[in-house]
Amino acid sequence: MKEISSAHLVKSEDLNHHGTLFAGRIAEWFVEACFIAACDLIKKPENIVCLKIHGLEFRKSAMKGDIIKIKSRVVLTGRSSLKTYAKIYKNDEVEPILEGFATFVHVDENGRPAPHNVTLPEPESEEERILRERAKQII
Ligand SMILES: CCCCCCCCCCCCCCCC(=O)SCCNC(=O)CCNC(=O)[C@H](O)C(C)(C)COP(=O)(O)OP(=O)(O)OC[C@H]1O[C@@H](n2cnc3c(N)ncnc32)[C@H](O)[C@@H]1OP(=O)(O)O
Repeated sequence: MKEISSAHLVKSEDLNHHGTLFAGRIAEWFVEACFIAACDLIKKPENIVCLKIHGLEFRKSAMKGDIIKIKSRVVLTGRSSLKTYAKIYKNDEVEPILEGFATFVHVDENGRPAPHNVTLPEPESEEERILRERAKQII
């Protein structure tokens, strides 16, 4: 499963009233990274809509000046759906500050679900296998 990497610098306009990274901003970066992973696989961004963001967990905060690094990928495909997963780190830390899944649907020109005709290969690692199993469980 191809992994997409992206990064953001936390700036003043990204902060909340606590002076830490605003949850809405990191959620936006999360959705965007997942969307990019879905588009990279399907190649038709205009036909992909976001259906659901599944249980985002904010484990640690981030501060102004931190570098936020995101790794996203598609972990499960259905007929029209794509389940994506992203992990977000800050600076060089090993433990993620946030992780979660987002589901996208491939639609036709009328906005109705349409087959994307993409099947993922078998998982190549234990991590990929676990992510695929987790993706099957979420609703
Ligand atoms: C929080 C902060 C946000 C910040 C944010 C910032 C944004 C940072 C920028 C990045 C941006 C990127 C994102 C751009 C793209 C839009 O922004 S799209 C705009 C938002 N999304 C929409 O407007 C979509 C509105 N919803 C719909 O139009 C319809 O519900 C849909 C999505 C077309 C689905 O239609 P439907 O008839 O309900 O679909 P249905 O046939 O029942 O199911 C279709 C598939 O979904 C699956 N499915 C149905 N329900 C579920 C479910 N609950 N869970 C999982 N799968 C499900 C089905 O199993 C089926 O899968 P397949 O078997 O075909 O593989």
